Amino acid sequence: MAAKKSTLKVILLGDGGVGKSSLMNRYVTNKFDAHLFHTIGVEFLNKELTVDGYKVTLQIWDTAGQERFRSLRTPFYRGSDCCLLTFSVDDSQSFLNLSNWKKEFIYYADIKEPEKFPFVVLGNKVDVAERQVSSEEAREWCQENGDYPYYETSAKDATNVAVAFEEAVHRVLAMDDKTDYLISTDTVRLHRKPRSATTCCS
Ligand SMILES: Nc1nc2c(ncn2[C@@H]2O[C@H](COP(=O)(O)OP(=O)(O)OP(=O)(O)O)[C@@H](O)[C@H]2O)c(=O)[nH]1
Repeated sequence: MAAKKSTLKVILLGDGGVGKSSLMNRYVTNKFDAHLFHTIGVEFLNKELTVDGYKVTLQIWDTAGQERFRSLRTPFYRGSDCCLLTFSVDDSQSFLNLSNWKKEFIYYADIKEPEKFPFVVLGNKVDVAERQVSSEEAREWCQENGDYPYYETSAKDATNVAVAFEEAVHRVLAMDDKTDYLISTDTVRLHRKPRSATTCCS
C-alpha cells in the first residue's frame, strides 16, 4: 500500500519584486514587511489546514524571481503539486513574463502532462492605485492558457491571500490520484488521555 501523503508542495513563481515572499508570509504568519530583501534561491514555510475534509500540510516554496538566481531555484521545482504563477498588477512586464515562468516550470519540474497540471494565477499588489494590467487582460490570459483560476491579491492588506492558497489545495485535491494519499478527517480519531495530576517528569 502506498504511504500516506499529507504534505502538498505548492511553489510560487514570478518576477523579482512581485510579492511572492510577502504573499507566503502574509498567509503563514499574517504579517507584512514593506522592506523585504530579495530571495536568494528558495525558502519554504509550512501551514496546516483542512480542506474538503482532508488534513493537509501545505509546504509553500518561495523562489527567487531575479534572473541571476535561476540556477539556484530550478532544482526545487520537481515534486510540486501546484504552481502559483504570480505577477504584479502595477508591472506589465511581470504579466508578460508569466508564459516564460510557466515554460520554465514545466521543463524543470519535468511535468509529463502540462495540460492537466494545476496552475493558479495571482495578480498581486491590487492595493496600488496605478495599475498596468487590467483584470480582463489577466482573466483572458488565464482562460487561453488552460482555464486557470485567477485571484487579485494584496499581501499588504491581505486581500484574497488565504482564498488563493486554499484554491491551490482544492485544485490538487480535485485531481483523481491525490486523495488516496491524504488523511481524511473522517477517519482520524484522536484518543485523548485524561489529564493526569502529574504533568511533568524528569
Ligand atoms: N503595495 C504592495 N506592496 C507589496 C505587496 N506585496 C509585496 N509588496 C512589496 O513589494 C516588494 C517586493 O516584495 P517581495 O515579497 O520581496 O517580492 P518577491 O516576489 O518575493 O521578490 P524576489 O524575492 O526578488 O523574487 C517589497 O517591498 C514588498 O513590501 C502588496 O500586495 N502591495
